[in-house]
Amino acid sequence: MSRKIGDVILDLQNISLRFGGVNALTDISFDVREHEVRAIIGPNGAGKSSMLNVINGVYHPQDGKIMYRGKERKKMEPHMAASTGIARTFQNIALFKGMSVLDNIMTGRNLKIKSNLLLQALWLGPAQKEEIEHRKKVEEIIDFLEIQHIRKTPVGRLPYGLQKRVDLGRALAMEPQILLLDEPMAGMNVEEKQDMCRFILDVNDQFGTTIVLIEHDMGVVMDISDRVVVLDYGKKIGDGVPDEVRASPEVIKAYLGAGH
Ligand SMILES: Nc1ncnc2c1ncn2[C@@H]1O[C@H](COP(=O)(O)OP(=O)(O)OP(=O)(O)O)[C@@H](O)[C@H]1O
Repeated sequence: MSRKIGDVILDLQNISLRFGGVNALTDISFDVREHEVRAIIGPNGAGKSSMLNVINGVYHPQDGKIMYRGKERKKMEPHMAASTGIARTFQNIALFKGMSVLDNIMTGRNLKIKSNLLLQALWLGPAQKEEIEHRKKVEEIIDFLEIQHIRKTPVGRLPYGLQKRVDLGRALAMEPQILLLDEPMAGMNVEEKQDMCRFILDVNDQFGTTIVLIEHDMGVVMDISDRVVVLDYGKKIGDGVPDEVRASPEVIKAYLGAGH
């Protein structure tokens, strides 16, 4: 592999998360290295989405520490995660269905818009310059994702696979350091999955973005991930490179037990 994996960028230490009597996550520790593709896998209800929501600042764990770029991260809201360089896509696509592809991707730039609303409304000076720069970035993403032909199409009219690609574009518009992908291949046919895999690896390679993903398709996970962490009933039962995880008796047992 030609890519260079860097230092630890995100370090989750002894994370526990409870919802009333449900232990969604129990004492989970793992790290994510810069420029890595890191997968979180596990049977249904294992705690994968909860883990992503902890990273994203949606859920606040009762115990544990989150170190981000070497500093302990305090309690924060999701929009703060985005402004510190963490973006995400969602299992159930969260796009504006009536808006065009271009406008949806543009919404990802909102965090970066600096000039005030009055200037923007009047389309004056710095606002105009800024708008042009944002458009340029969005056009680059559209080219990168090979969706020029649908740039003006309302998202709701697109097939599911393309909607997922637009959702990825919206997240990329934030220029994240860490991109969280929640089941990016769910509901896709084989061809759409191959396209999505290629785009994920290209994002990782060309933009240097660190990727953390949840995915149920084992073939895909083992193909594109550098390291895989395995959860089961909220506990960590495996962590390592794909070959290690695939060979782990505990992981095999969890998956067989879950009927996967
Ligand atoms: N907001 C919530 N309130 C109460 N319980 C929750 C909440 N979110 C998750 N849980 C519970 O936490 C546990 C882990 O759920 P989570 O969605 O993180 O698992 P998952 O591995 O992502 O599952 P799936 O693969 O089915 O999406 C489950 O028992 C779930 O019911």
